[in-house]
Amino acid sequence: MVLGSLGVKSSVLGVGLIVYLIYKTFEPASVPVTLALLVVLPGLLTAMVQNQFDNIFLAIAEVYGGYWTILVICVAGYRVSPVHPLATFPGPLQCKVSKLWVTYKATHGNLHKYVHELHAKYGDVAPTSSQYVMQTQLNRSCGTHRKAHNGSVSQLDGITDMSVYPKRRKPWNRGTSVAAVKGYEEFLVSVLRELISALEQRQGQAINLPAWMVYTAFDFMGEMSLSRQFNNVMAGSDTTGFIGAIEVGVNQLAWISHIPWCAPFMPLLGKMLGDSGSWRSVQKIGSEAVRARIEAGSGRRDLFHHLMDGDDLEDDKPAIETVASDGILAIIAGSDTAATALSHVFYFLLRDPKCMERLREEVQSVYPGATDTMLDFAKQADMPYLNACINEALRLNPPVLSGLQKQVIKATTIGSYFIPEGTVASAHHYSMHRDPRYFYPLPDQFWPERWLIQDTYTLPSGEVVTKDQLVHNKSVFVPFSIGMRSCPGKSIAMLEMRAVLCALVQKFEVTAAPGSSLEEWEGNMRDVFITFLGPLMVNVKARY
Ligand code: HEM
Repeated sequence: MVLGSLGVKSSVLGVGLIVYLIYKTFEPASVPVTLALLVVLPGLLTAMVQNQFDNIFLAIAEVYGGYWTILVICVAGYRVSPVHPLATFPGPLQCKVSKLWVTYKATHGNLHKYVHELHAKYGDVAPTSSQYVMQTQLNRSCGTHRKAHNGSVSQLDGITDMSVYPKRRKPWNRGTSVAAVKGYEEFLVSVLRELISALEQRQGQAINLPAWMVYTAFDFMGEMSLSRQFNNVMAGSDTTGFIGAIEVGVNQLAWISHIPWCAPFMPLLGKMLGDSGSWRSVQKIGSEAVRARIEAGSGRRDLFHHLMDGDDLEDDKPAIETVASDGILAIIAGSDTAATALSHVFYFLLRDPKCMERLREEVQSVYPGATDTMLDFAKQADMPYLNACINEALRLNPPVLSGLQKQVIKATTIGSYFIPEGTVASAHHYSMHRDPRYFYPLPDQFWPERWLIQDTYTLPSGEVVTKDQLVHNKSVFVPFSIGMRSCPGKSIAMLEMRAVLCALVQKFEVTAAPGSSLEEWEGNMRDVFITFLGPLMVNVKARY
């Protein structure tokens, strides 16, 4: 008997090619279709040709091996071929062939550094796969475009259908309006008072600053969005497990954001990554908070109140499931991000005591002595150095380091590159913010002065530069992204960051704990969809 006769080989080749064309044209991603095309079909083929083999195992090996090899060769061959629409783009071969390489980088937390290197090597348009990561230009045109599918269809950030999106975004715009945000200040005050009291009790101990920023941000988001008291600050721990579950679950988002078709396989993927149900826990804790909020009624003007149209402004009420999932989204999207930014501001201030001192002087000038910083938050928006410190930290280490992906709806060009419709692209915030063409001098250094409006600037070295020598391109500063899909929580986050900084800088001397290595901390930051930070141990001492 001839092992793997010509007939068998051509059948496997023919079916493999047809299935490749199906994948290329329709991109099926559902579990049943994937199983049918990748497992059942070669199984049927094996059954048909098995009488040509000595035994069934040889038939399986030959048919399945041949079938999958053909698919891989077709996919990879097309991607590196000159007929691929993005063939003229320069870039590493492994990136052109598959998204697995960039996914590997993302899941290991190195994506921001890797893409930064790609930009240094290839320029503004740096491919990381059939997706392109680029700097300024696309970001502007990208703002209104659809997002690539991130696997969550029910929450605002997962909506790709732009005929649905504006309607879903409207309640968010209402809930983040100036008037609505003013109403959230009382929630912030109660969390901040708890934070001050908790830190007073921990004087003399080394505390992990990023953890405390996370407790603060979660407590505020819980109160602000769902009137839910997590009490993390009071307990000094992750009371519900919500924080931990989100941080574990984000690893899966790092996969899905680069390989969206693996979304239906999330439960399996989670198990492979050693995650036994973090998103289930997030949903469970979130749903429980939503249920409690619904039972309590809409007495409080929290974000949920606005999302569910508690003021009866719309004829068409939003579905409660939609409001529930967006309420949970606010906690997820708004907590880690703000906590990361705050940790970075403190980190830079700890590294540069002169900046810390200058900030304290400004706080003292606005709130003399022990004047309560929480009585009037409006003043904080007009404190130039405070805002400069926040912006400078957001510039150097934006919490969403690599930006989120968008899909080009209408073909466009960037420089000499043609970007076809449907290309997935993202603006790399980390690289853009450190580009000397946009921020100069000291693009990689924390220098808040660049945000102040002055005629001359004194650099840390003592050198003086005039405002004409300074390059400060604010249009490239996009930590919250820009356009229709930009972060709706920006004003809430800014309110929170200013308030936490003012309160802590006024009240405490914050110093690096003995033995804590400031130099290593920033290098250990990991870009896994959101930023993961290592411990930053500090001592706090009340100033009065
Ligand atoms: C320093 C803090 C924050 C940063 C740096 C940040 C950054 C971002 C970025 C870069 C995006 C992606 C926008 C895009 O797709 O282009 C985003 C989306 C989003 N953020 Fe924020 N964010 C912060 C705080 C918050 C807060 C406090 C909330 C909630 C109150 C929030 C809610 C959201 C939501 C719901 C989205 C999805 C918007 C959409 O897809 O339409 N964020 N954020």
